Amino acid sequence: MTTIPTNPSPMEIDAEILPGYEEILTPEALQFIVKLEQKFGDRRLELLARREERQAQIDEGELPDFLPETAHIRKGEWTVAPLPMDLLDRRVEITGPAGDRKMVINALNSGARLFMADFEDANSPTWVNTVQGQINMKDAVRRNISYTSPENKKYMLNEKIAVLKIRPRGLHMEEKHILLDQKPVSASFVDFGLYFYHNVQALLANGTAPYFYLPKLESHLEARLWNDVFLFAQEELNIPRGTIRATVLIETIMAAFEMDEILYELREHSAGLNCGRWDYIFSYIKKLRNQPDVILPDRAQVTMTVPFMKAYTTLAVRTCHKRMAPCIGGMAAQIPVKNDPVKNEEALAKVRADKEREAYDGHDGTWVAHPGLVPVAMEVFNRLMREPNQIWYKREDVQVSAEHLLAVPAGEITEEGVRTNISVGIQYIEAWLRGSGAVPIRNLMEDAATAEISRAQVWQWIRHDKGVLSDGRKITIALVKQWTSEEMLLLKQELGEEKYQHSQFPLAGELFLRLVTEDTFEEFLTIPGYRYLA
Ligand SMILES: CC(=O)SCCNC(=O)CCNC(=O)[C@H](O)C(C)(C)COP(=O)(O)OP(=O)(O)OC[C@H]1O[C@@H](n2cnc3c(N)ncnc32)[C@H](O)[C@@H]1OP(=O)(O)O
Ligand SMILES: O=CC(=O)O
Ligand SMILES: [Mg+2]
Repeated sequence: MTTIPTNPSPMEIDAEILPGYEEILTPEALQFIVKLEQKFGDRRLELLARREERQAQIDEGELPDFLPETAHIRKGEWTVAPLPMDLLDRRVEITGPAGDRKMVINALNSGARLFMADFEDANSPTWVNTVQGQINMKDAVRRNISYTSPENKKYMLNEKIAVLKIRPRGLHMEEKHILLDQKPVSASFVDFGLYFYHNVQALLANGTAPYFYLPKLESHLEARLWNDVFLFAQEELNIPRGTIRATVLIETIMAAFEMDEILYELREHSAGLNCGRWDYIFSYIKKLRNQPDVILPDRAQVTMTVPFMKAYTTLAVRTCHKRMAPCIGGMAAQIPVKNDPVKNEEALAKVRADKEREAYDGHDGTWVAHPGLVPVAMEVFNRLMREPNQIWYKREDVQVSAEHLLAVPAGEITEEGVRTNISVGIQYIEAWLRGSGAVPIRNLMEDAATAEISRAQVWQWIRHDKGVLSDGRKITIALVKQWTSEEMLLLKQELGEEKYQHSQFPLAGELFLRLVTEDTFEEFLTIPGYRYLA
């Protein structure tokens, strides 16, 4: 344990301080985190408790709806602050884990307009990834980042690079290695605070600013908390109000009912909204898990064109454009397929179709998971979006009600669908426990959000009366246990006995089974998972 002298009480670091970490974990930067924690820590916990209360009300039948008390905001005429120059054109944004130095350089060089360096879904929050992520950000902001691979390949920045944004971890996560009064501090405040503290001046000197993506918000009150954090941070470091800009991910069913309100709370700091489709599907299952009529078919059948997904994304576009804010699309799961040109072309065609749908729907840009997809998305947006954005396209034709947002999609549950969720869920958790937060599995990008869908679906199918396979068999705990053993055996055969024993598969399998068979539904798999993480 290393004690850092901060006021009014010292901070304790319960982890190794590796060479270079002292540049990030300075007493001044940690003092800034102490202030954030002291000023906003209780409010964060109250907001998390509010999520639980709201869940209890939903379980009692009080379904999500637009809030009567904020109708004046939805009806009012207001806009967000004008966008900074380097956020006007966001046609292609690449994302990737902040802790992976090579990927950070590749992403900045990828030709995408923006790069979102991720401390959330794509980043396994090991101590090393968390601090190395901050080192990578500090070096990237100063254009002083390089990397040499084990094969001696050298990486450095091109002349022209993407604009940087970061996504701190969600409000539900704590950073167990940094303790204040013996308690772990908020992971959101750590990721936001360290990045802001170390980089704001350098970013401003480079003609840009601290830009953020805010994940997993469930209400406009959570947006208000973030706005207050921004106001405080700017005041503390003497930075002009409104310098920070944040894009909120609409990736919970609750937030879909408060999009206007979220933009309103953050209007001085807003850079619009983004449709985080994977967490959105997870949230739909999670929040409505105890509703007798709500059940989803196989994950592969929950596409962007099913009515509830179409309703939410088009409402996001309409809401943003009314408020002069951009609405960014989301991530297709396909990634380039190596050594198989036919499969590769199929994957690219799926990404292309997804981006075309987004551009036609009115999105002002999109996300890609891989540098190989930048040209695909760029070509689509260059062809279909001739101006820097399409905020002018108001989408007043879009009429979305609560029923549309909650509509249950049709489809079937198959043995293959259940087995895929089991196998892919376990493979992802195994990689996450080893420190990899984004992994290619079966030629698709998997991250924490997609793994959440896999385990939430199995949990719900076991408990729901309609959790029945298309061939009539009821999905039960016994069946899931049997298929888990069989899928684990296949994984063991693929990997070989020795590698399997040295992997995290036994723990991942156990954790997955616990998540799907226990009556209590874990809010996020990363919370129990984090207890096992180095
Ligand atoms: C639900 C959500 O939140 S979506 C957003 C969060 N998810 C993400 O950010 C996922 C980002 N994507 C990735 O992490 C990766 O693309 C993966 C894990 C899916 C696949 O990675 P890999 O197996 O390394 O892919 P692959 O071998 O094809 O990589 C080829 C090259 O592209 C680079 N690369 C791949 N993806 C990225 C990326 N997102 N950013 C930068 N570089 C990348 C690799 O570093 C590699 O570089 P090299 O040739 O210099 O060695
Ligand atoms: O964060 C993005 C998502 O789809 O989830
Ligand atoms: Mg997400």
